[in-house]
Amino acid sequence: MKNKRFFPMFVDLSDKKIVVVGGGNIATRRIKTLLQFTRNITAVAPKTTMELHELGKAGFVNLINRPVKRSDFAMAFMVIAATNDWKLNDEIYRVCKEQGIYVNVADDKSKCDFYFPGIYMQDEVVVGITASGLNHKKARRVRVAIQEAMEASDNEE
Ligand SMILES: C[C@@]1(CC(=O)O)C2=NC(=C\c3[nH]c(c(CCC(=O)O)c3CC(=O)O)Cc3[nH]c(c(CC(=O)O)c3CCC(=O)O)/C=C3\N/C(=C\2)[C@@H](CCC(=O)O)[C@]3(C)CC(=O)O)/[C@H]1CCC(=O)O
Ligand SMILES: NC(=O)c1ccc[n+]([C@@H]2O[C@H](COP(=O)([O-])OP(=O)(O)OC[C@H]3O[C@@H](n4cnc5c(N)ncnc54)[C@H](O)[C@@H]3O)[C@@H](O)[C@H]2O)c1
Repeated sequence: MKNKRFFPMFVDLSDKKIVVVGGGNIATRRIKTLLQFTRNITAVAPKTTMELHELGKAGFVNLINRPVKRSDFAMAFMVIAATNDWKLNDEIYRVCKEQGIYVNVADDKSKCDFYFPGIYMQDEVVVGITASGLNHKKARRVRVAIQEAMEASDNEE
C-alpha cells in the first residue's frame, strides 16, 4: 500500500452546499453523479458542456458562467476543483484548506480530502468503491463486478 486508506463515510449531502469549479467533461460527470444525492450544487465556469448548460437551464444546478471567485466558496461544505488550469486548482485547494472546506482536486490525488468513488445503487443499497487513489481503472472494474453480481443474483430470484 503506497497510499493512505480513506474512511468510507456515507454522508447526507442533501442540505449541504457543493461547489464545482469547472464545466468540462469531468465536472459534468461528477455533477451528474452528485445530482443523485442532492440538488444543492453550484457550478462556476466560463465555459460549460452542452449537457451542463441544459442542467442549469432546467434548474437542476445553479450555474454561474464566469471565472471562479473566492467568495463563491462561502458556506460551502464541499468543493470540487475540476478546471483545466492546475495553478487555479492548486489555489482552490489552498483556499479550501484555509477555510476548512472538504476539497477534491480532480487532477491531483495528493490534494483530495475525499476521493470520488465508483458508485452503484440499487434501492436502499449504495456501493462506493475506491482503490485509495492508486488505480481508478481497478475501482471501475470492482464497481462493475459488484453491479453484475447484484444484477445476476436478482435475476435468480
Ligand atoms: C472511480 C472514478 C470516479 C469518478 O471519477 O466518477 C475515479 N476516476 C474515474 C475515472 C477516470 N479517472 C481518470 C480517467 C481518464 C482516463 C484514464 O487515464 O484512464 C478516468 C476514465 C474516465 O474519465 O472515463 C484520470 C484520473 N483520475 C485521477 C487523476 C489524478 C491523479 O491520479 O492524481 C487522473 C489523471 C487526470 C489527468 O490526466 O490529469 C484521480 C482520481 N480519480 C478517482 C476516481 C479518485 C480515486 C481513484 C481510485 O480509487 O484509485 C482520484 C484519485 C481522485 C478523484 O478525482 O476523486 C472513475 C471510475 C468510475 C467508474 O466507472 O465506476
Ligand atoms: N479525477 C478524474 O477522474 C479525472 C479524469 C480525467 C481528467 N481529470 C482532470 O480533470 C480536469 C478537468 O478535465 P476536463 O476534461 O473536464 O477539462 P475541460 O477542458 O473539458 O474543462 C475545463 C473547464 O475548466 C473551466 N475553467 C477554466 N478556467 C476557469 C476559471 N478561472 N474558473 C472556473 N472555471 C474555469 C473551463 O471553462 C472548462 O469548463 C483536468 O485537470 C484533468 O486533468 C480528472
